[in-house]
Amino acid sequence: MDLFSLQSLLLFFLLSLYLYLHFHPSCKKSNSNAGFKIYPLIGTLPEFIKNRHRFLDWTTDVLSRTPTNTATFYRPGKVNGIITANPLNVEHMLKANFENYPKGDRFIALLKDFLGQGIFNSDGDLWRVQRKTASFEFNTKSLRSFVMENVKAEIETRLIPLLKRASETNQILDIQDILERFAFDNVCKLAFDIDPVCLGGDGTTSGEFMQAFEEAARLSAGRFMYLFPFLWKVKKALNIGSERRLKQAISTVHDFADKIIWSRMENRRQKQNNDDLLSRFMEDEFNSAEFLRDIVISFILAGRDTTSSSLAWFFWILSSRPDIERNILDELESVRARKGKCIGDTYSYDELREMQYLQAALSEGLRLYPPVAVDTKACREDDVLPDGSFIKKGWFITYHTYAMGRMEAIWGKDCREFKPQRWLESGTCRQESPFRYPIFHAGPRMCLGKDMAYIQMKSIAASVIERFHVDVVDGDKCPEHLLSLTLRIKGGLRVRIKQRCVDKIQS
Ligand code: HEM
Repeated sequence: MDLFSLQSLLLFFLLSLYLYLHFHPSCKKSNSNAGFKIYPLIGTLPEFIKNRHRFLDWTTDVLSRTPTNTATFYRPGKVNGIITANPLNVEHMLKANFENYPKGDRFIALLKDFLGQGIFNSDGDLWRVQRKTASFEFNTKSLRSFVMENVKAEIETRLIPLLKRASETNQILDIQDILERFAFDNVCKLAFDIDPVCLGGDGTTSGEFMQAFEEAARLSAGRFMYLFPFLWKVKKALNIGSERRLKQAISTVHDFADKIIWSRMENRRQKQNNDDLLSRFMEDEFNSAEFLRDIVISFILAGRDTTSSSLAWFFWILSSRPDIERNILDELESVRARKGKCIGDTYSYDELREMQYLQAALSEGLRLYPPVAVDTKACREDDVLPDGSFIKKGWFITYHTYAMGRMEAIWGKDCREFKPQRWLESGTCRQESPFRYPIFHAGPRMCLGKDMAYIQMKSIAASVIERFHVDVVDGDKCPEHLLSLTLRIKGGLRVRIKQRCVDKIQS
C-alpha cells in the first residue's frame, strides 16, 4: 500500500469517526464557549480536519467565544497545547516567565532544514549570542541613515520608474511580489552589503531564488499542519511529494546564501573589510560556514517577508477606502508645505516622523493583518497562566496575533473595522502595549527590525501614494490569505497603477 492510499484510508476512518461523533447526541459537548471540541482519544482532530484550510479564522472564532480568549488544543501525536489571545498570558510567556517558554525541540525540528540554527530557530546560548551580535549592529547610529539612504535609492531608481512604466502601459502588476523584491534588495544591502538588483530592470531578476525562498517558507510552515505529525518525516525519508519539493527549494536557497558567504570569505582573505551584519558574525572564527548560512537565511526571511506582507495588505485596504487615502494625502501635503517640498522629493527621517496619521494607518493594517500571525513556544515546566489555564511540561503555547487584532476584549466592539483614528491621541499616534499588540513580539526576543520596518513602510507608502493610486483588480473581494511563515496574500495582489496629477510630479 502506498503512502497516498494509507493517508486516504486514515482520512476515511477519521471522517466516519467525525460524522459519528458530530451527529451522535451522546458525544456532543454542550458548552459552546468552552473552546475547541475535544473528543476522546482523537481530541481536536475532527475539528482540525474540517477547519485547517481556514486555521486563522477558525481559531479566532473559537478564542473569541471563550471567557479568557484562551483554549486548549489536543491532537494525536502529542500535539497538545494552549492557544491564547489574552494579553496577560502573552506577557507571562514572552516576558515574565520567558525562560519557561523557549522555541522548543518540536518547533526547531520542523524548521531546521530551512532555517538551521539561525536566530529564529534557536534557544539558549545559541540564540543569545546571535541576539547580542545582531543587537549591536541594529543599535548603531549609522544604521538608520544607511537604511534611509538605501530605501531612498531603491524608491527613486527602481520602484517609482517601474510603477510609472506600468501606469503608462496599463500593465497589471503583482504588488506583493514587487514589495518583496524591494524588501529583499534592502535587507541584502543592509545585512550582507550586496545588491541583488531584484527590483531592477523589468523586475524579474532573481526569479528562481525568490520562488524557491517562498516555496521553502510555505512548505516548512506546512509541516505544522499535517494531520499526523510524523507524516512529513516519512515523506522526507522517502523523498516524495512536498518534502521532495522542499528539499529542492532549500537547495536553491542554500546555493544563494553559500555564494554570499564564499565571496565574503574571499574578501577577508584579501583583507578587504566589509562593515555590515554578516561581517560582525564572521569576526568570530568559530562560526562555521553552515552557521553563517543559517544567519543569512534568517535575515532574508526577517527582512523580505514581513514589510512586503504588511504593505500588500495595506494597499488592498486603501483601494476600497478613499477616505483614508485622502487623509494620508492631506497629511503628506501639509508636511511638504511646512518643509517647502514638492511631490517626488525624498522625505527625511524627521519628516517621516511627522507623518502620524500614516503611522496610525499602517499600525491599524498590522493589527488586522499581522505578518507573523501566530507564534509558538514550548513549555519547559508545568505552569499556570495568569488567566488560570494550566499548561503541562512539553505542551506548546501559541500566542495568536491575528486573533488578538480581532478580540473585542482588547479593541472593543468595532475590533474588525479598519479605523486609524483608534491610534490617534491629539494628532499623535500612541504606543500600544506589546502584550496587547504583539505584532513585533515582546520581551527579550522582541523584533530587532521594528524601526527599520517603519522607515521602510512609511517611505514606500508616502512615495507611492502621493504619486499613484493603486487600483486593486477585483478589489471588492477580500483576498484569500496564505499562512506561510508569514501571512501572505494567496496568489499575490494584482493591481493597476494610476498616476496622479502627472504635471506636478517631477521626473
Ligand atoms: C512589519 C515588519 C516586521 C514584523 C511584523 C516583525 C515581527 C517580528 C516578530 C513577531 C518576531 C519574533 C519572531 C520569533 O518568535 O522568532 C521578530 C523577530 C525578529 N525580527 Fe522582525 N518583524 C518585522 C520586520 C523586521 C525587519 C525589517 C528586520 C530586519 C532585517 C527584522 C528583524 C528581526 C530579528 C533579527 C528578529 C529576531 C529576534 C530574536 O529572536 O531575538 N524584523 N520580528
